[in-house]
Amino acid sequence: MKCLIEKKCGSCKYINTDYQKQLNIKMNYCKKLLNDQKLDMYKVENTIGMEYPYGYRNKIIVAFNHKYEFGFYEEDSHRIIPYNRCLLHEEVSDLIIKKIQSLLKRYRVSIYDENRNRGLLRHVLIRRAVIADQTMVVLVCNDNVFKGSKNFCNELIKSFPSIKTVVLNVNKRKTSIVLGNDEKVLYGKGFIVDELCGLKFKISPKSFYQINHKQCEILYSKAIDLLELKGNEVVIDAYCGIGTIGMIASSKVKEVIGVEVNKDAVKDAINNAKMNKINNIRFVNDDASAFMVKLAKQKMKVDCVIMDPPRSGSTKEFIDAIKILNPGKVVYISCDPSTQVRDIKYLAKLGYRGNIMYPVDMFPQTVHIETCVLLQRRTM
Ligand SMILES: C[S@@+](CC[C@H](N)C(=O)[O-])C[C@H]1O[C@@H](n2cnc3c(N)ncnc32)[C@H](O)[C@@H]1O
Repeated sequence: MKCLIEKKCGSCKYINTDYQKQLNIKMNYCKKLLNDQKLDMYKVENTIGMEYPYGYRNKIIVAFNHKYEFGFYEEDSHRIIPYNRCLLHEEVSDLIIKKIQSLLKRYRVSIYDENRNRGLLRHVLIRRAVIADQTMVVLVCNDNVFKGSKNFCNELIKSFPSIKTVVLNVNKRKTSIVLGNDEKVLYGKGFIVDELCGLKFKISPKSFYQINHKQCEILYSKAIDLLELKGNEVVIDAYCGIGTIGMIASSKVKEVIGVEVNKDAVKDAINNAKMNKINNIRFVNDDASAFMVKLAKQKMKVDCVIMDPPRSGSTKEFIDAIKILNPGKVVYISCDPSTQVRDIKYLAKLGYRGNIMYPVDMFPQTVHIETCVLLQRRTM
């Protein structure tokens, strides 16, 4: 498929590469990372790809320029590259953006100019709950007043009934971070509800939710299967986001404790557990490393750790605490295998070894890859 802005945008580095070849490149990349760290005892499985590797992104963020053109920032810059159709987006998301574009013009909404720190609209974020067909629109603005928002929302929803909520996110800071801290719900409840691996999950604007629904189900099922759970385990779901993996594993174990630093995500996680009537899970709003160190001091009995840190990976403190807690199994999920390999090298030093890495293509056409590894405690 042809993308008209591929060079300027720079996200889809492999858009002109045959998909099977992309999967092989990603597998070989993982092999190289492991070999470079002398972890060549690991076998890397074939990358699990998608049947249709387009239109998978359930979250999109676009910016507008003063001509009301919308697009992405050019690679390494803040220049907007206008686009009409992104091959990674669901078509409906781009259609909603077009409708927002026409409304912005008609309501004469001013566009934020970062050099002068003036103007209202900074970004538009769309999140889709693909199974439930629910859409959230987040208008990121430089003020907490959006004049005419009631009519604006009504017109938008009339054209796209899948929109269940519209949120005004207020970001007045001079920053390239998209979302600010304050929010005002303009329409609906301020969240959408998606289904993943048979459970329901409430998603609010700031909480982390995997962007590729199909591949996420494959990844989570793989991670949980690798643990071969018996039903009596105490499991830590570290870096748990809105509680997805831990809740999906909860029916197979005695107890799950999720830890997550983002307080909005933790609120969602607690509500998600209630919504799904899951009673053997609790969530803690804390830094994952600090929490693990506390558990280690309390000599808590932990059987398994599931860890899914951000791109920067985990920390030495976290891994040292694993050594003290002494769980039999650790499943490490990562969206950046280079930091994962760094961490599994350290885990190997402490007696946690694995032998297979599973790459799952969560981000077709791009260079990114999600990986999953089971590490088991070895007697030294
Ligand atoms: C890759 S996401 C995984 C979320 C979740 N496991 C999922 O699959 O939806 C990483 C999560 O780690 C959280 N996080 C980042 N740094 C953290 C820290 N130091 N302690 C705890 N959580 C952290 C982020 O807010 C994010 O929710």
